Amino acid sequence: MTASPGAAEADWEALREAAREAMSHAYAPYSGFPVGAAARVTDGRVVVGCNVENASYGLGLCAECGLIAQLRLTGGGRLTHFTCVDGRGAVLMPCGRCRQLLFEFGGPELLLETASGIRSLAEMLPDAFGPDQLD
Ligand SMILES: O=c1ccn([C@H]2C[C@H](O)[C@@H](CO)O2)c(=O)[nH]1
Repeated sequence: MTASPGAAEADWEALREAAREAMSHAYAPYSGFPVGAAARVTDGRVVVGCNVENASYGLGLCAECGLIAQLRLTGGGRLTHFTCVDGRGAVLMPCGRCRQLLFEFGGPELLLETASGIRSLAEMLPDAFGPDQLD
């Protein structure tokens, strides 16, 4: 995102803060586990999402689903940096299904904030199935 390491950390903190704000809009009455996600896009904008559950439990939407919808609704582009937080604002790993959603719009180079530092999606979803397999 930026050149200097200090500024880069500030950018991740800003992204985490956007995820926390998004998390405050979550609808999670069934799990009691609100989630917020935020990502930076190639053109510099930030897109966010929160989880939205449903009385038919299996239909609940992860925060990443809303984020991807916002990406498309606000101009498209590719995701470059992603973070996700739980109800306490702590960094949360995206579930497997959501890693696949992120792969579609960020590819292997997408950077994720994880419990073990900044890692590429290639590390978190190795040998991923993606659009290239359909060629
Ligand atoms: O990456 C994830 C993992 C979980 N959840 C949501 C789904 C459900 O509403 C709640 C508990 O699993 O957390 C997300 O939004 N994203």
